[in-house]
Amino acid sequence: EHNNVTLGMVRDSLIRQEDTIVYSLIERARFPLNPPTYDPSYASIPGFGGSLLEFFVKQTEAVQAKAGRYDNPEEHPFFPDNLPPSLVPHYKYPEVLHPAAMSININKLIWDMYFNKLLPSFVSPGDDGNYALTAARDLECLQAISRRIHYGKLVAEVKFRDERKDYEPAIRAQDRFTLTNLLTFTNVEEAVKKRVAKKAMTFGQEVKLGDDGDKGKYKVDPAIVSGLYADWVIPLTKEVEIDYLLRRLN
Ligand SMILES: O=C(O)C(=O)C[C@]1(C(=O)O)C=C[C@@H](O)C=C1
Repeated sequence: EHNNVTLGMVRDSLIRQEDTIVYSLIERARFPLNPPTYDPSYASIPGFGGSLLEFFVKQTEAVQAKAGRYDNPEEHPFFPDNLPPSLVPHYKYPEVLHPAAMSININKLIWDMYFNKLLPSFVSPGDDGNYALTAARDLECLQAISRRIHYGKLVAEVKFRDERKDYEPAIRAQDRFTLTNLLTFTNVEEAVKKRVAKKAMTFGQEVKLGDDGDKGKYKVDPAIVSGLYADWVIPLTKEVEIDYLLRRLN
């Protein structure tokens, strides 16, 4: 029945994932930037050259790999090299995607975007010492954003099946421009940007009894959330869709 997945179902999942992304940003914003988290010279972990953040992410991904997380085709590690194999029985996930999907992982780009552009824009400057919690919150943001962006593989597969005769010539010609036009729905993108701003207002308000609280004060700026979607999440989802489609007839 997984072969009957519709564009509506896929979009419902993208909408649901917005909740996770907005909440994870709110949770990260409880802490200031906490620069030592990212500073290799602060951590000085024996036998490990990187930052506390890198240490935390690599170790967490190793545990999760052993527990089978990356057997799920929707999950993509940030450090795929040298990950230990899964130690648990393999669940047979439905094979919906073309096998070439496995070779697509743009987490390097997502990582750089998150730490260089996004993070400094929505946390306050400062240092409260909570570096381990900070790293944990960062990884939750990264995983939620990565899952959403790589969901583009499934979005593209469904679109391809629905309109095969339009997509096939563009794929044969490896024509990114036509593929971009085929898969773009400007009205949907506008709705996504408005909805995530509204979610940031709804989830990020101070809930008070009695009066109506600090109107207009949010835990994460709604404009930053919709900007994140406009500048990064949607364009990178489309990049994954195109990367997938270009390989779809291999
Ligand atoms: O919903 C779709 O059709 C998608 O491809 C997802 C998405 C998005 O990232 O939100 C990307 C491209 C479309 O123009 C519209 C929305």
